[in-house]
Amino acid sequence: MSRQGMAAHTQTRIRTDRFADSYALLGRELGRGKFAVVKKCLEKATGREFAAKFLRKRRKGEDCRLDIINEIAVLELAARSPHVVDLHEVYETPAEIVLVLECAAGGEIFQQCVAEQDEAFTEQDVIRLVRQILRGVAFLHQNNVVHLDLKPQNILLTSSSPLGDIRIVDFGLSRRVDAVREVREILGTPEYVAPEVLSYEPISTATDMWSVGVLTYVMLTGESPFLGDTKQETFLNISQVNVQFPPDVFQGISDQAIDFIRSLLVKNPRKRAKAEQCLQHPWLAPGLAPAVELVAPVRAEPEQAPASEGSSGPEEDEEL
Ligand SMILES: Cc1cnc(Nc2ccc(CC#N)cc2)nc1Nc1cc(C2CC2)[nH]n1
Repeated sequence: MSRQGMAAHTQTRIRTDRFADSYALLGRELGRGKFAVVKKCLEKATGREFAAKFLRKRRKGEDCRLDIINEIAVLELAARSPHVVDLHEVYETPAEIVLVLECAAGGEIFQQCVAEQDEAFTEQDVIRLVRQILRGVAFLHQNNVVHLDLKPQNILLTSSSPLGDIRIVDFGLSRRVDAVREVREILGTPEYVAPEVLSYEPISTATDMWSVGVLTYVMLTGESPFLGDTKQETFLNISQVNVQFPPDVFQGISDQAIDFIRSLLVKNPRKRAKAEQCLQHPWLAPGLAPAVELVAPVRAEPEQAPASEGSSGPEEDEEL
């Protein structure tokens, strides 16, 4: 996968006037990686809140400006999907590029994946959110882009209570799929990375689908299916597709949900379900009887009518 396959230019005007002249930082740090930090900010002219992602151009002595231009190009391409975070403006200084992005106030779904039972997602919540994730991923794949770092930390919510809609973020590792080349370095976050990445085989849209399977497992149970005591153990679990569905962990979760996850945690990328096929799976297909007796109070709002497509609406945590 070549980043060079992405546009080496962007449509977005890259501003060189001072970010601080137009935005006030609100102090609250939203996320941090090795080469980036994300802070909440306020657009002075409108009073609107945004998330400013400060990206260092030089990393390990290398000029990584093109990688950042790649991230901008993907965000521009994905502006038509309501399930991908919106890019508002871009600033550049000698050392950094600043992406001013839509602020998803509900934060990472990761927080609710690991929350106590009463705060955790119900199966109906997960069905609604996974449908939206799949619509966003399907849009990217239809446009020949793979994300390559899909995980609960990179799926945000517009609101956590009441439960809002998802926004896919962080295209720092994204690639075009039509410039296929073996991945030379292991990308993504260990727990969510697909077997073909570990064996340095070509990556494809199927690589993201594996991550969607892991993500769904975590959203339903709060447990990470391949996590071992060491990174090596995790990688071995993944390459052996060593996944279990213990009855106690999956108590109250439908067989259809398990069947959905099994259709994605398949070693052979060619045999893995594609995003469009997933949306037709009985677990997600609308109009079918609810996958489970509604024993848990359903907190989810009725399915939000998806905005028309025309509107914009590796190392753990290092990829910001
Ligand atoms: C309330 C909030 C809480 N936590 C995070 N975490 C987070 C997760 C991934 C990345 C990695 C990235 N990119 C950055 C922050 N983002 C939030 N809102 C955002 C964050 C954003 C844009 C994506 C930055 N909009 N609204």
